[in-house]
Amino acid sequence: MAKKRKANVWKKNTNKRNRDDPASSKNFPDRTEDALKQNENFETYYKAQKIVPEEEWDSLISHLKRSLPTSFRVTGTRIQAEDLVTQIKRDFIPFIQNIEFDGVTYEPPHEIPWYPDGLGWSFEVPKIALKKSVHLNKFHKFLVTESEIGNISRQEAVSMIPPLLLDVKPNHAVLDMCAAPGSKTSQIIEFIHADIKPDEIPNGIVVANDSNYKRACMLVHQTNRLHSPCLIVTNHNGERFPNLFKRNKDDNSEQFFFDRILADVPCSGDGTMRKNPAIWNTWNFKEAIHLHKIQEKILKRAVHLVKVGGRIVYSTCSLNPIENEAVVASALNHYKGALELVDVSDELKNLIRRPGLSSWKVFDRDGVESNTVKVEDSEIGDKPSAEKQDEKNETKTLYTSLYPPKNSSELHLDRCLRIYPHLQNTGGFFVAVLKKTSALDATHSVKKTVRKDIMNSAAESDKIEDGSSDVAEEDSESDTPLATGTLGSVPLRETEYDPEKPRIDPSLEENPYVFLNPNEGSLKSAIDFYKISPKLNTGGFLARAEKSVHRTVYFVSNSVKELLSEPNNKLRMVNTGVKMLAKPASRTPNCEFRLVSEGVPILLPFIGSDFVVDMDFGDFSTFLKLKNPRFDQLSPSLSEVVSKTEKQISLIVRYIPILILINRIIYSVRAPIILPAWRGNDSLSIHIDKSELRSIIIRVLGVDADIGKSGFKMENNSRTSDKFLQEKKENKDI
Ligand SMILES: C[S@@+](CC[C@H](N)C(=O)[O-])C[C@H]1O[C@@H](n2cnc3c(N)ncnc32)[C@H](O)[C@@H]1O
Repeated sequence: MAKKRKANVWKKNTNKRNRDDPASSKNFPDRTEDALKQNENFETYYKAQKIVPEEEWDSLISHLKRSLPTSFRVTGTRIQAEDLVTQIKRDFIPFIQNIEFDGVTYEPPHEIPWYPDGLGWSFEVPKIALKKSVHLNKFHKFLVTESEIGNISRQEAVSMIPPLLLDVKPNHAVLDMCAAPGSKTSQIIEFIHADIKPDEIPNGIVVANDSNYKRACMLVHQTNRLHSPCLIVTNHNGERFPNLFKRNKDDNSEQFFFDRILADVPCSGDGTMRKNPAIWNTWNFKEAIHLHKIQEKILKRAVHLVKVGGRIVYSTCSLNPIENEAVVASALNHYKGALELVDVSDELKNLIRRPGLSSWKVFDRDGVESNTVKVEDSEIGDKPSAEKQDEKNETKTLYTSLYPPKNSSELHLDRCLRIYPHLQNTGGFFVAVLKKTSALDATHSVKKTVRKDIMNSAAESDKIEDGSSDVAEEDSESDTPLATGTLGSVPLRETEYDPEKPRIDPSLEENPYVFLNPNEGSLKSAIDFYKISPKLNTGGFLARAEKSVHRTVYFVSNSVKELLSEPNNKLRMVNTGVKMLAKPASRTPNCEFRLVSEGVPILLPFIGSDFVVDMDFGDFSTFLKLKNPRFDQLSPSLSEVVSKTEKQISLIVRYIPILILINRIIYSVRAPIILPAWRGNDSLSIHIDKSELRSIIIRVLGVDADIGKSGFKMENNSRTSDKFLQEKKENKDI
């Protein structure tokens, strides 16, 4: 039966430049920013979708046109994070109250009410104002320095939600399927390490994946700052992420399932218009139809990879039900009886959210509303409802999975979370939390053979939609290698360690990693020299394999080692391991390897105590100020201790702060500070980069520092720091 065509709601596109209208010309300078933030199609589309009640529409649109508040998370171990929050509240907030700029008064930075433990922050001051006020400028500089060294992570507030709802525990195996650039991966890694004792390495694993190699490299850069031995960065198409295996207790290989999977899929991103105003100009409703299929395949693959009882969080920064509820509904129906939406109304209680939609409209590529296709239950899936050709010979396919299913009320789509900009002054976001309730059976398979009846035509369309002819999600072996590069690879010569055979997929042009035998060669010498206890999993040392000497030695946790050592696992790995040992450019008399700063916190509980130098406040401040003090510039007692150590070796400097209270305010860090140092012939030099040194100086000495080649120039960081330094001089430590 011929379908009745509805009116084309997209006919008028106000964004189209009219050559005869000078106001639309690029050269016409007086268009206000707001005037550029217009897209009639966008408004018509979302009004038709009834995403918010009519009376909220204006508020939604006006928020979308405003710039986005800056938000950030405080990272690190609990005690370190608490120190930094104390510092923000003590040294910055009191001085940046009632900021006025261009006649508008802005609130000072404030905690995000729904982020646990006060670790999420937001502030609305425009960037330009940051430069105008001295105190704001200092706060801005502080944020930049702390972000560089990873103590603070700038992240859009709504983007912090998915990892929180993933409910990650330190023993979980987590897969982040579309992870770059990595802000959510960083959060997940922090959860894996939360509340772990200093001499423990978590059992959990984080596999962070991205199909785009360059973006996977950005992911490496972002996550490297966290120094986690539990992380593996991979480069697979998430739609075909390979099955992984592990050894069972009978030493047989069995499938390895993840406890948690995050599918933060590629999306149209129209929830990020506040941050990316260009979307106002480029937005078009067809993109969602294209993305829907990719999103659906990624989510379905996640269902195959998660364990029974495990959680999947599906998220987008799009407001479009085609990319959101339609994808979730399709997965729920495909895995009927094995997958359900979790009611998270009790989680993140202070987060204002709206329920997911149970009905929405589908528009064909001409912008004509398309009727919901009547399909039998057994047909729910990918079958295209309509196909036709236009003049450009472009296939126009509307999959049944785009439409609200007729059983949508049974699926509890209202359990999905919709976050709109006007609810709490954020970006727009969508999150669905799913649980796998039972093992999958043959009916859940998406292999061509099983679903031939309905997949044939969809498979044809897939070739057109995403350039891939492979729709069998479990057929991961056929995944073709993506572009590769050399990031992080270390030039190596023939190994003297006789490494075990590399287990990594050789199709990846990255140098594969090899595990090093801790009982042989210079690794054994280094382990013996630094008296590293076997309690540290010394089998977890690895290096990049190539015909060269291993100049850098990395370290992974037991769980990562097990996963990487399993011969059936074919991972295209971009990066793993924390740098632990490195060979200095010039030969050293005692040990070939020096300690690397990234690895020092892991090594500290396991290294021989004669390599750890404890400093009191006086010596530690001398050490920070001079960067490489001679022994005679240190206190006599410390000078005596370090003089007795061997020359030309790495040492670890530890400062365990004592509390300094002035008028009941804590003026000291509480987390121990641990730094690598090089013991020269008669001096001790600090081995960290400038940003980290500057951050520590601010935290410990309460002064801002301009770090030059020899020592640093101090600047008062805040009014309190004057008092602080004075009190320190008077030795009021308690
Ligand atoms: C929304 S971004 C992810 C943002 C990231 N989760 C974060 O918080 O920083 C989507 C990512 O998916 C990647 N991507 C696109 N298609 C993919 C696929 N088929 N499989 C895996 N990753 C994909 C993109 O390269 C992009 O980095």
